[in-house]
Order: sequence, then structure tokens, then C-alpha cells
Amino acid sequence: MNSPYVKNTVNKIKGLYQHQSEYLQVVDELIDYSDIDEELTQALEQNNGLERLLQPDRIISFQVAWLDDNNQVQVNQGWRVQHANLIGPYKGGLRFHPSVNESVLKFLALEQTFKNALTGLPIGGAKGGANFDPKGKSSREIMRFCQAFMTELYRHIGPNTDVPAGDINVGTREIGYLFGQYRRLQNQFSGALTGKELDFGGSQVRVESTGYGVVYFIENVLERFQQKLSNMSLAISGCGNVALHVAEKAIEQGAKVVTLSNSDGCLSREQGLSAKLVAQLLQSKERPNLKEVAKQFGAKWHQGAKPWQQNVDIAVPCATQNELNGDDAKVLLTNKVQYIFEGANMPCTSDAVALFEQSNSIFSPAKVVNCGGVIASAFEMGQNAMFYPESYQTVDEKLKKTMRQIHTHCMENNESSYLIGANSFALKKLIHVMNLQGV
Ligand SMILES: NC(=O)C1=CN([C@@H]2O[C@H](COP(=O)(O)OP(=O)(O)OC[C@H]3O[C@@H](n4cnc5c(N)ncnc54)[C@H](O)[C@@H]3O)[C@@H](O)[C@H]2O)C=CC1
Ligand SMILES: O=C(O)CCC(=O)C(=O)O
Repeated sequence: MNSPYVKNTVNKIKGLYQHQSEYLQVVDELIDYSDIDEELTQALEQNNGLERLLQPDRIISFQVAWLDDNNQVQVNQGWRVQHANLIGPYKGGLRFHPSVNESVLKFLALEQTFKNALTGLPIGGAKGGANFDPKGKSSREIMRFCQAFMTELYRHIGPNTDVPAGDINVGTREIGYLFGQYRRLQNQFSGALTGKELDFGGSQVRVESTGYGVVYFIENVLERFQQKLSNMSLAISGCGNVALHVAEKAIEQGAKVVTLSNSDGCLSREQGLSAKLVAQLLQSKERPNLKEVAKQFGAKWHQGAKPWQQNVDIAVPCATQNELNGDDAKVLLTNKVQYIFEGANMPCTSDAVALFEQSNSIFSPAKVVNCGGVIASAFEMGQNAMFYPESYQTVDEKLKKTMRQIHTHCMENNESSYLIGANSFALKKLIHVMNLQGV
């Protein structure tokens, strides 16, 4: 039972932002699934900390005007939501997708702040992006868009201020264009972005780190329950950076990966997808046609379907927010899914989360499952500051160790729910730091 202060604060925020459904979904989840005891209530109330912590420090919103290949001026909207820099510079990815809006970026920035607090590394939380759709755009158009975006953003970021990285549709190529423009405008070579190519300050493992980190977290959980990944079957959604690196590492560890998907449908193979299929998708420079890939590798193609009808031990949604709803959760639970690991940010709707949390299956939230990416980014920031790159093996070992520590943080805070354990750990830490730093 939460105190009147907590309830009133949440109600005030709901009143202020009633049209921002994704943002309010995270606010509700953080409060509904945290152990807020008397001591934490006092800490939250002391400097009106909860109200300050749930809302971003600032939102930068700007117009991005760019020239398409026909010399026509196109206009998009760009944002950077700087949520909190209590424990380090603002840090979080950039997303280019037509569905991007202030609510989506506010949910992502709030989640990022809690995620980053869990890593134990000195990074605050932020998120940004634009409602730009890269589908069908030429490489030159993508470059000009990135340059126009950075021409607005550069004055708000920097290695000690705010360090963006990639997210949906922002990969190594886009980070290269964004970094090039930042370097020109600032006349400065600094680690103001992560996810860079290795040849100009990128870190080993950053590309693979989110997906590999998901698998390292899964292995920690399975070890706790005395099970092995090599005995497990997985349904994975998406076929981007996160999904493919989860698939690659899981197959390498002997697991059976049964599905991949995109917004058109789902590819499945009961005996498991081959490492070769995943490698081909990872190497593809263009957006892959999954239907064709299914044909080529003897897999089934299910037009318009999601992967959640499959009978598997582990479900790993790795595409986008709210892609797995209550009905999908019911099917998975009826089929006796044992574990659900959120690879994407907030892929499960509130009713799906409630069903998983009430069930005997084990649910692990995005903020602990997919934090491998931002962990490797923080390592990249460290390497840039030292002007000294680290080896693949060193970064990979540090990533594994950090994922294990995060698993321990969850366990120490709540043994029966990873969600409550994670939220409680981060909430306590952030509010403690906020109180130490005054108003
Ligand atoms: N890239 C990173 O380092 C990190 C990414 N994430 C999260 O992981 C998720 C995926 O990101 P990335 O793999 O980086 O993006 P990406 O752009 O590489 O891939 C996204 C994939 O999702 C698919 N997709 C989009 N909407 C879909 C839908 N409705 N149904 C099925 N598939 C759909 C796309 O076809 C694409 O294959 C996002 O939620 C992102 O915020 C989280 C932590 C770090
Ligand atoms: O590497 C980063 O800074 C951002 C990663 C990210 O966007 C995420 O964790 O959702």
C-alpha cells in the first residue's frame, strides 16, 4: 500500500501527461512493481524526490530540415530527452522511426535512467531521436538527415554532458555520420557518441553487446534454477541488432532458436534455425526480406504472425515496445513457457507483465536483460577518456561480470521477482543520490 505522497505524485503526473500513454505506462510499472517501504517512502518524500525523479530534467525539441535526392526540402521533428544526470552524464540511444514522439522518448529516457543506475557505472539517463523513416531512403539521404539532426543537437551534448548512441534504425553507419558532423562543428575529437566504428574510437563488442548481454543474463537466471541454455528452445522476435545477436550467441551455446520476425510476419523452424541463417542476416547490408530467407533455408513463413504461438521454453521479445500483449502472454503461458526475457525496451504490455508476474514462469524486465549495450557504451566512454582501446576479450569479460552483478542486485532486493528487485534497487539508489546532492 503506497503512501498518500506516492499516490498524489503519480496522480499529478498522470493529470499533467494524460496523453502520453507510453510514458505513463513506465511510471505505473515503476511504482506498482517496487518495494516502497517506510524508509524508502521517507527518502522519496524528503525533497519531493519522486516527483523530480519521474520527470525529465529537460526536453530539447527541434526541427530537422534536410535535402532529399530530388533536391526537395524535407522536414522532421527531432528530440533529446535528458532525464537525469545524477550519477553520470546523460546517456542513451537515438531512434529514427515514424512512431517516435515525446511520449515514446520520455518512456525510454525514464527506463534508461533506471537501467543505467543498475549497471553500477557512472552514467545518467537520456534518449532521443526523430520521427524520420529511413525505409526506402538512399545512403546519401540518411547521411544528410544525420548531419541536419546533429547540426541542431551538437550544442546540447558532449563527453561529460550527454553521450548519445544507437537504437532502432541507428547503427554504426548512422553513428559515423552523426559523429563526423559533431567533430566538424565542434572542431573537436571527443567521445561525445558511442557505438562508433573501431577505427575512430569505437569499443570492441559494442555491436554485439546488447544481444550477447541478454544471453549472459539468461545464463545467470538458468544457473540459479539449475538449468542449461543448451537444453532450451527460444522464440525471438525482431531481426535487428538485438534479436540477431541474441540468436547468434544462443545458438553458439547450443540452444534451439525457433523464430525471428519483422513487422510483416514471422519465420519459424521447429528443429531450430542454423547459425548460417543468422550469419547471413547479420552480414546483410540491406533490410533483409525474411520471407525469402525462410524459403532459402527451409523455414516456414507466417505472414502477419508473431512468434508467440510457438511452443518454447523461453520467449525473448527483441523488436519494439508493446509488441507482446495480454493475449500473446496467455498463449505462451498455456504452452508452458518457463521464462520471459525482455530484449527490447518495454516489449510487454502492462497486462502481459501482470500475467507473467502472477504466473509460475520467470519474467525478467528490459532494464536488466538488455543493459549490455549501454554497459559496453560506458566502457567505450572510458576508453575514449583514456585514449586507450581495450581488447575484445577484456571488454567481453567485463560485460559478463557486470551482467552477473546486476543479477545479484535484483536477487538482493527481491528473490521472487526480477522486476521488483530491479526497480527497487534503482529507485533506492537514485533517490539516495538525489538527496545527497540537495535541491
Ligand atoms: N541497439 C541497442 O544497443 C539496444 C537496443 N535496445 C532495444 O532493442 C529493441 C530493438 O532495437 P535494435 O535491434 O537496436 O533495432 P534495429 O533497428 O536493429 O531492429 C529492430 C527490428 O525490429 C523489427 N520490428 C520493428 N517493429 C516490429 C514489429 N512491430 N514487429 C516485429 N518486428 C518489428 C524490425 O524489422 C527490425 O528488424 C528496441 O526496443 C531498442 O530500444 C535496447 C538496448 C540497447
Ligand atoms: O548505448 C547506449 O548509450 C544506449 C543503449 C540504449 O539505447 C538502451 O539501452 O536502450
